[in-house]
Parts: sequence; structure tokens; C-alpha cells
Amino acid sequence: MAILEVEHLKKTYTTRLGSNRVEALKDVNFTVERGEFVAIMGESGSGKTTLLNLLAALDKPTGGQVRLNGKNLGELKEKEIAGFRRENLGFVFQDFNLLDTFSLRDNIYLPLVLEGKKYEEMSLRAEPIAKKLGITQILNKYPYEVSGGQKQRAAVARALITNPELVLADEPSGALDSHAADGLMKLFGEINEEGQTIVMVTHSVKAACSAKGVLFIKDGEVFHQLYRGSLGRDEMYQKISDTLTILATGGERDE
Ligand SMILES: Nc1ncnc2c1ncn2[C@@H]1O[C@H](COP(=O)(O)OP(=O)(O)OP(=O)(O)O)[C@@H](O)[C@H]1O
Repeated sequence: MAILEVEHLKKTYTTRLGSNRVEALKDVNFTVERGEFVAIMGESGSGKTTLLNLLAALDKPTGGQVRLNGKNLGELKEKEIAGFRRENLGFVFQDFNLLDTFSLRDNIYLPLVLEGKKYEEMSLRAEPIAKKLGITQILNKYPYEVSGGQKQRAAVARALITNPELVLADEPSGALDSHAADGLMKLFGEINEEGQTIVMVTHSVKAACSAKGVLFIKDGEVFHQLYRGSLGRDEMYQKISDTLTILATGGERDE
């Protein structure tokens, strides 16, 4: 079953006086099935962040629609949006977005605090997630006391604690060294194997190899979709690299 349906999605940015228009997304169509792990790739300025913002209901499309579990995000009332986002989506960002004055534990609890959950429930929910992510021993530390990889693990725990339908990640390994990035992608793979649907924007071919499919965006449109299927990691790496080369050189996509 499709968890995410994107139909004829369009986003045009207009400057205040209307003199300058940028068609960031022109006509984007794709679906994400439950349990998928999709990487979104494309050159700088191709519209990836714009797309992610629309998937996250952080911005309104100029045309078309995004449906999450059949619910058209465009029909959400302004006051429903924050709650809908909290209940259905988990976010992981390149720069972690952890609050420095909160311990990792309190950062992870934050979405549940906002939902008004009791401390015991927060603790019960966090325990298995922290264990899985290997951060049980450092939960009382503050973000500035731990490594980038550990910060990102805490951010992933925070994204997962509400048991979201969909995790949206924007360059999650972008600020990590290659060892921590590999660890994070392994973790995403495991979380996905356990049933979590993930959509991740990345510039890294290596990170995209962890996904089950890659959606390539060019000039605000879907240029190509690649599925891992039975491809080995090396083959997948090669196919992604080849497609990025075609994207960059303006050639036609290979079918
Ligand atoms: N708030 C905005 N107002 C006007 N134009 C914008 C705005 N945000 C993005 N754009 C333009 O829309 C286009 C797509 O931008 P977007 O940030 O979505 O690309 P991207 O693929 O995420 O790029 P990058 O990989 O560099 O983050 C670009 O031409 C950009 O300049």
C-alpha cells in the first residue's frame, strides 16, 4: 500500500513584488510504498529541499498534492499541522537540531513532552530505541559532550520515539565522518528492515546505496527512478554514479 502519494506537485517561489519567479518543482509524481527506503538525489538547486519541505507539510504547494496515508496535507488546517507532523513524521537533519541545553535523554523525550505523555511512558518508549541505537550509556550527556555520530543517533532516537509513519531525513550523514556516516546508514537499513518507511535526501552515493530505491530530481522534475532489486552494492553504486553523471552532463536518462 502506498503510504506517500505525490501527484503533479508544483512549487513556484515568487518574490514579494512578483517580479521574480522560480519554478522549483514543476510536475513531480511518485509514490512511496509502506516499508520503502527511498533516497532522493539531484544537483544543487534541483528542488530536493523544496520537495522535502512539502512532504513535511512545512510549506504549501503551488499546485498538485501530497497524500500521507490518503490524507491530503493541503487540506490540513493551520492549527492541525503541527500535531499531524508530530504524530506522523519523524525528522532527521544534517545538523542534528538537538537542543544544547537539554540532555540527549530530554532531547529524545521532547516530541512526547509536546504530546503531554507521562514520564514513565517516555522512559518505557525510549529504552528499547536507545538500546538499539547504542546510546543507553550516554543519555545523560549533553549534545556538546558527545561525537557527531552519537548526536545523530540521539536525533534518530528522537525521530523514532513517536513511532512515526514516515521518517524524513535531510542529508543525515552530511556532517559526519565516513565511519560515523557508514554506521548511521547501517542503522537506517536496520530500522527500515524492521518496517520503518524512510525518505532521505542525500548527495552521497554511498549513503544512497543503503536505500532500496533512488529518485533522481532534475530541474524540478523526476528524472529517473532506480530500484535496487537484486542488485549488489557495487552494482547499485555504479548505477547511481552513472545516473548522476548523465544528470550533470545533461544527457538523456538510460531506461
Ligand atoms: N524561499 C525561496 N525563495 C525563492 N527561491 C527559492 C527558495 N527556496 C529555494 N528556492 C529556489 O528553488 C530552487 C530549488 O531549491 P532547493 O533548495 O529545493 O534545491 P536543492 O536541490 O535542495 O539544493 P541543495 O542541494 O543545494 O540544497 C533553486 O533555484 C532555489 O534557488
